[in-house]
Amino acid sequence: MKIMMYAMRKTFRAMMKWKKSLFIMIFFMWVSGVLTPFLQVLMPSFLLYLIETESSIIMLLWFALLFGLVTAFLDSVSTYLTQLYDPKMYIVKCKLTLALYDKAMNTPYAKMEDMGYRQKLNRAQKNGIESNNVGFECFIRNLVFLSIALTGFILYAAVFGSIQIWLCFVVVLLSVFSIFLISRAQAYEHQKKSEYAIADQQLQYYHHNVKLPKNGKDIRIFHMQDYLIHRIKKYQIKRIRTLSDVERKYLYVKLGTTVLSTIRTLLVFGYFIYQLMHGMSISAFVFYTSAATAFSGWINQIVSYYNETKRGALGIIDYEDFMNEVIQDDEQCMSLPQDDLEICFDHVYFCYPGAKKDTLKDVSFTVHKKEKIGLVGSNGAGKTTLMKLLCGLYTPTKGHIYINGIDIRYIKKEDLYSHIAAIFQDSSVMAYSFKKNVACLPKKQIQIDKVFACLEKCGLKDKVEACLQKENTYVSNIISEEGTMLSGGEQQKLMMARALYKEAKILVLDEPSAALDALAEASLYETYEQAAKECTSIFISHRLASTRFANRILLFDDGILKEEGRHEELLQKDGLYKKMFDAQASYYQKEEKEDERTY
Ligand SMILES: Nc1ncnc2c1ncn2[C@@H]1O[C@H](COP(=O)(O)OP(=O)(O)OP(=O)(O)O)[C@@H](O)[C@H]1O
Repeated sequence: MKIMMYAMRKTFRAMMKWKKSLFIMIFFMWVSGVLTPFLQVLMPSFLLYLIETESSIIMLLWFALLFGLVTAFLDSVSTYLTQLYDPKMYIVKCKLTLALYDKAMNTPYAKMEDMGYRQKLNRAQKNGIESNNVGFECFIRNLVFLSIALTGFILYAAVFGSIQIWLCFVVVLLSVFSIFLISRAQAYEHQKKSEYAIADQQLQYYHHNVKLPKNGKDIRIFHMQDYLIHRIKKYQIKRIRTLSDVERKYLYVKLGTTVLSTIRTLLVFGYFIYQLMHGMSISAFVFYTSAATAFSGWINQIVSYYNETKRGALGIIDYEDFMNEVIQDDEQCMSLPQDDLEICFDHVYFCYPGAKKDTLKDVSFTVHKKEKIGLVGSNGAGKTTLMKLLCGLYTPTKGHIYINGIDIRYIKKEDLYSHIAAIFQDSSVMAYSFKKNVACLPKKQIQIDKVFACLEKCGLKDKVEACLQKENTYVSNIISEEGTMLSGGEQQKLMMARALYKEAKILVLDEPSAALDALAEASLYETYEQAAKECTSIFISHRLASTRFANRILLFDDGILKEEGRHEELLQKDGLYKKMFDAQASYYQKEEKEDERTY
């Protein structure tokens, strides 16, 4: 009952907020839903009563016509309202979906990496709003039917009560027992849901990934088909097992409720046949037996609508569970000045949730206003992690990061994001137009000239202009058939154009040239140098030659800031930087010598 009341409160609140007219519709649907079947039960016995009392044929015809018209009117109203109701309820569902996505996209990034949290999100979507067969839509539709069935039940119970109170009592008792059985099965299903949520998540991953064209190459070349089919089968079997458990439970319940419903029918009919044999009039017999049939019908409906309403309610709980998840975040009340920015890492440690050791250890450095920093180091040294901390995507486990003296914990996230343009190794092109990929703004706010200026700086202008729909061309053929596909290097150029368009005060680039050809790489450095004049910037690269233009280089190894200085200074130190630089330089020198020999 508590679950039902909670779901009702949440659904009514959503309807109140987004579609008040649904209340009026639901009320009229309820009125016609109760009256129509009652009139259908009343009509034949009333006509029989008129015949028994020898009323005129004209009167009979008038009453038949009146019944017919009222029933037809109520029926049409109900059909009309149902048709109006569906799209309006769909609007409420759309709003709930937007609220869910809004919460998901504004959740701190670190939380999104938490598997438990993602499972909650999946359940909220799947059980709360995914279709009209689950969650809110399922709940409210079945609640209307349930309330019609309950009113019908009370109406007919009053009819029975007036004839035989014990019969009414026994029938009600049998029905309550049916509902109890069903609620047990539902509780079991809900408990099982958390078990198959894990299998569902795995399945979702495989379903999504086997279809992606970008995975298609590896799947074929490395013969991953068998392995993937095996994994899918494994989770399908897990899913089938839990489904079968739940279905078995429902089967037992169904058997139980069928037995109870048969006992109910036998009792009711037995009693009225007995009454007919002991002086009950035919019209009264017809009325009571029709009412009895309808009464059993109401009870069956109560049982099945209760079942569905509760299922919807449980879906709403999943949805609300996610929406009510309290995200512990620091109090963010500070804003950054519209000024040049200085970054300071102060004894920062960071450990990923569940990891055994710190990824970053006691990192301290300052990036002065408009300074260009080159960040280098071995794989897994923690460079990207460092950038994510700076962007506020993670919070240090120990220590502080300051921007212009303000601890970023206390800077409003939106404000912080608005001051940073960051391109990560896995930043991705979205399946919409060039201009939207660059500006990341609504259509009306996009400055086309600026988009083209950024594209030109990144060497993509010609490519865009050659496309049939120019800047409006989709950068993928997922949404638009006329969309264009970009190479890895072109995608990196587009990401760079996105960073430039933002004109942020902090520019962070994580391996932006990894996929570029030599000329494009040289041009990117030039573009970067120009852009970096106006901001504080950090450039991560494994190509040590690219860090020559940095004001200072920071070298990380195993989460520790090992070396710091200008290119020449670090070479003189004869440490890890020199070792790495020499390794790369010797490779190029070897290549040069080989070229000379061949020549
Ligand atoms: N989301 C994550 N959860 C747990 N551990 C992570 C996560 N991301 C990275 N790590 C771990 O943190 C370490 C540092 O990763 P990071 O990506 O910061 O290294 P990097 O210096 O940028 O490496 P590369 O040069 O290869 O890009 C790695 O050992 C990695 O396994």
